[in-house]
Amino acid sequence: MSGIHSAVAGEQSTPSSGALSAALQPASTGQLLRPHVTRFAVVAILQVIGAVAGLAPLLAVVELGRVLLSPGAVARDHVWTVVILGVVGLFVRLLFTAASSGLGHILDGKVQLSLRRELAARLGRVPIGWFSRRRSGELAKVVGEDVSAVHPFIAHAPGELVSAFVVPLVSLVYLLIVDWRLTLITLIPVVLAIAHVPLLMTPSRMREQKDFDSAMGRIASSVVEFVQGISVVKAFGGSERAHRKFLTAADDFVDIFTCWVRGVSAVAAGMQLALSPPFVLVVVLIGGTMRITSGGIAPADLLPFLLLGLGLTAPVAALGHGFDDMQAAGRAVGRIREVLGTGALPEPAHPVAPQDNRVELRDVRFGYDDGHEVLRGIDLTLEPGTVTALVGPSGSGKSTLVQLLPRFFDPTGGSVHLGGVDLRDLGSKELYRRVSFVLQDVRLLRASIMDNIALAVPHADLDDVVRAARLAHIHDRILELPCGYETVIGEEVKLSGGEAQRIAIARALAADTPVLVLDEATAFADPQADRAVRQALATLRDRTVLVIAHRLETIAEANAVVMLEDGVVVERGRPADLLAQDGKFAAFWRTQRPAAAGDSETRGRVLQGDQPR
Ligand SMILES: Nc1ncnc2c1ncn2[C@@H]1O[C@H](COP(=O)(O)OP(=O)(O)OP(=O)(O)O)[C@@H](O)[C@H]1O
Repeated sequence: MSGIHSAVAGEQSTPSSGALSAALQPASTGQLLRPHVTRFAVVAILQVIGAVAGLAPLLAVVELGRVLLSPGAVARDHVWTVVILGVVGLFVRLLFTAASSGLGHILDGKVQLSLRRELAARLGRVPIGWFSRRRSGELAKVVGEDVSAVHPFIAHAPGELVSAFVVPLVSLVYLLIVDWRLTLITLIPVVLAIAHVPLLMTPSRMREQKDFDSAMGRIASSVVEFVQGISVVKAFGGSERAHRKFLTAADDFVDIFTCWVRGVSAVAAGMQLALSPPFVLVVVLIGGTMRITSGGIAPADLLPFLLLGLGLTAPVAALGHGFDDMQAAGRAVGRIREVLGTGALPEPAHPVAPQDNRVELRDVRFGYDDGHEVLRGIDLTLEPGTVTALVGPSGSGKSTLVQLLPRFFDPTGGSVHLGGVDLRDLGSKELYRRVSFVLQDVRLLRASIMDNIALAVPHADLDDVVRAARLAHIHDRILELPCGYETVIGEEVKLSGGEAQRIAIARALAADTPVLVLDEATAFADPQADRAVRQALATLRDRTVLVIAHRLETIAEANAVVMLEDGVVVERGRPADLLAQDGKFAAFWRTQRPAAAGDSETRGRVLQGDQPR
């Protein structure tokens, strides 16, 4: 059996590495949308035809006005032709606009789906440490809200942009032919409205908009954090403090929102006024009256300006209304691009196959973002067929060290080798075929127990899964569940911490990798479960096992102990030898559980070299 074992580590143990964050260039908006270009073009062309056809009824009214108001007999055939052309134009507009809108929305669905797929694929490849730097609320916003915010960009922008340019252009040409002077006067409202746009894009306005967005993000993540930590917060009476954090975020938001509204509202009002039909009509009527009284145009020629003049401003107004949406969509695309541009774990171009399953850490150094080195020059060899217990005070770097083996991040100095090959030269498939891990924060999927255990080996049969479950001493408990191995975790059963841990161990055993990394989470395992788990691990005779050991029994049964202190190996050797030396490890051993009943017995056993293997 082989495959990826994916019990994942908790947030506190998910660091990041500068070496890994060699960011890819974020995809440009154009690159993101390139696969959909043909559909965009179809949507836009349909919209152009619809929009231009929409001018036909207006032009028909203008022509009818001219014909009917001019002295002399009315040419009936001409009038009917104009009416029919107007009506046909109306239908063409309806048909093409509906088709464009429908296709635009289908396209929107496709783009959103592909963006979410790309995001999911990227999130599956970024270093796990990257997640710890992002609050889950912010990430959820990108995958959920931000992708949805692209809607106006995809479904409306092509149509509205096209209408906003093509319709006024055709109208302008027509009006210029009728009277260029009155055309210029008719353009006054449009020019006034457009003159407001730069005011919305000043650096301070953009800054306010950014502040507004981050204030929204802070509210979202403080709510998520508050909800996620509610049990702890309530139990320890800190709800007021946690509440305060949310309230502070909300207060900040109100301040920023007020500032933003104050800046934007005057500009928006000015634009709305300039584009309002009464203002446009007043401008055209004043200009028209001047032109008629000066003998520049006939009274009937005022009609196209009154009708098309309103049409000139309508698309600009539509753009104005959509401006916020478009800006929001643009910012959302920016955040999506940032996630899509996150550096994935670099994969070797020519993966090298390891010779065996010996693990070597050579002068390994690692520091988190703050620059402080958590591991400083670690040299360590883990021989196949041995269990190495990693011990040391809290914060000494144990979790950081074990996470180097499944390559949650790369060392910032030195290298980690498996079978003589630097992990960076090993394909990730090969790595996870050889290394599985059970770390403190066990994560099980909302799926059947069978699927959870066979996660790394999708083609495993029930016998394989049962064998792993028996080894992890969880088989009997599974049989007691309502649907046995088919019971869905999280729906039909809530497992205890110890049970979940044993399922995770069964999963690692089913993955059957030659290298196993364990964080002995003792927080919830009861002594019986603990013994069962240790027995299961004792069966892994031919594996290379590295375990962060908290239990003295585990330490006693290990082939080698490595003691870390402040990111440095301070002692290493057989547990019996180290105890006999009476150095740092012996002192550490004594401080662990000095009064525990079984300790002297265990110590005695260890000192006699009575190891199980
Ligand atoms: N994601 C992280 N970002 C920044 N610093 C971290 C991160 N995770 C751990 N550290 C820091 O690295 C140091 C080593 O932490 P690590 O969790 O490796 O120690 P540990 O020996 O496993 O501790 P414990 O036994 O309490 O789990 C600590 O100072 C810790 O604050």
